Amino acid sequence: MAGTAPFAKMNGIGNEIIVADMRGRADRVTAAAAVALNADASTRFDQIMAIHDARTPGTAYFVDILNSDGSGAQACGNGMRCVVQALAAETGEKTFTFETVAGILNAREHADGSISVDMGTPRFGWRDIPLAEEFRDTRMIELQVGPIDAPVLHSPSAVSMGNPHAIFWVDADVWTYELDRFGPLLENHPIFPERANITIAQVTSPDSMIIRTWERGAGLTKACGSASCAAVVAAARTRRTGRSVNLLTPGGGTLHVEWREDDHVILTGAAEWEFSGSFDPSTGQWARDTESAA
Ligand SMILES: N[C@H](CCC[C@H](N)C(=O)O)C(=O)O
Repeated sequence: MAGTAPFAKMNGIGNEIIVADMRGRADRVTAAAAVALNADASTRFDQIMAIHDARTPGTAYFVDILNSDGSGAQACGNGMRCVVQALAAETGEKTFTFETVAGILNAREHADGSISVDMGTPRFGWRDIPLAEEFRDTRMIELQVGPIDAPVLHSPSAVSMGNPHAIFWVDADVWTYELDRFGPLLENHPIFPERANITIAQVTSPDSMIIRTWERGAGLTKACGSASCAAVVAAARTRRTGRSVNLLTPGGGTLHVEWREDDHVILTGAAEWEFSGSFDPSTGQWARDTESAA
């Protein structure tokens, strides 16, 4: 054991995030530590964002992402905003270049405190998402839940934002769907060999939508940044919206997504610090900093 590491419990408009400072050390946050931290009500989280020393010239940090079930994730937009806020407060810098398993990613803190993350470019190929079988057109794939002749949810769009997403379009209030029941079935459906993040989206105007997400490896969350990006890209691709959209998320917060003409997807929103502490990255045992707010 290499000693405890500092962490900050934060949230990205309700997406529960632990930012772990793993700089200067060679070990990683283990799946067991993630599961233990998530089992404690005070540190329950959706993702851990572990900041490591840079591995690649031109990047400032490597960020490792873990879901609350201990599995890895390639992308977490809300978590990246928390990382940016924590590092901006520490360093005074406003712009950052990170490396994640999904590639290089730029982010910026604005004067009003909001943070934009360049989530990179979406991918639509069935092998890239990935899907288990060929779909020539992933704007609408064959998948449904509920009675075969009257499906409750069907024909989602599929997108990779580095991580796999399926977006089900609905006309009714997103809260009328039992996403807690359908989410696990869809997340683990054989069509998604690496599982998937499952979103239901109601488009309310050409520049607004309401979404709920069942996250792969984390379940229902108050917001999901990469799902917001996936939903906007899929909506624009199917002519449901334009390329600049505000999303109302389940926690009541709003995110903005712009799918730029250069194909990059920019996610903008707030991040909030809650308390700080230190933890053992191998076991998840932790203690709150005494000067930290409750
Ligand atoms: N909450 C995250 C998404 C985590 C994705 C993760 N659940 C996975 O792909 O396994 C976000 O803001 O983008």
